[in-house]
Amino acid sequence: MVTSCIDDDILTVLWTPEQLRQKVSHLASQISDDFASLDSSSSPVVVGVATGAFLFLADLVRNIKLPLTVDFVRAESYGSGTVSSGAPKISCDVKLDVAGKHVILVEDIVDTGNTISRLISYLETRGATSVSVCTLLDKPARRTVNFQLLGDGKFYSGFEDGLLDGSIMCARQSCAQIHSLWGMGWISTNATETWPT
Ligand SMILES: O=P(O)(O)OC[C@H]1O[C@H](OP(=O)(O)OP(=O)(O)O)[C@H](O)[C@@H]1O
Repeated sequence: MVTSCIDDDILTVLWTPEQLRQKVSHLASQISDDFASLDSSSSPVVVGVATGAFLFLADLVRNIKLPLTVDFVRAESYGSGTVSSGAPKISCDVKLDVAGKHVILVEDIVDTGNTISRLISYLETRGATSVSVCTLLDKPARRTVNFQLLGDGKFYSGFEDGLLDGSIMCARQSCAQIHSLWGMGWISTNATETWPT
């Protein structure tokens, strides 16, 4: 995995490490409060959307003051490109049985909404009681799908970004694989590139 090639491409630092830490802490507090009334047998299942969400998820769950379980799912819509296929395929399933569970889907970015929409529908078919979404970055200006949360699910959003494709936010994909969460708050000239691994 190449870890040193991105820094030269950074144009603008959008959020400092401290701002990111505070945001993650705030999101975790909201989730902790919202699910606090559940008994331990109903503790939420946090499902990270691989690959982009794994660093955010790791920081998020360490700040949530609740018993919970963690799993991952993978839905692919971009492949090696930058345009969503509009029909994400689930290429890696959750291992946990989510039937009757409150699921919190964790994303690094919600863009067109295709991925999250597909995953909510999928978790519904698996019998989840509710599906919430927690994303570090939301890009509502890019939305093409108005997804519906399941049951009493809530939408937790860290940062909202109105930037369109001219300035590509690099909170996704290969950048997230390479950098720690604290390096995610920037714009790159080169965000569409797939770095060699
Ligand atoms: O709202 P959407 O337009 O569907 O886009 C959001 C999805 O795109 C990115 O994943 P990607 O498909 O690039 O996969 P990756 O995280 O494995 O790189 C991102 O991590 C989200 O999962």
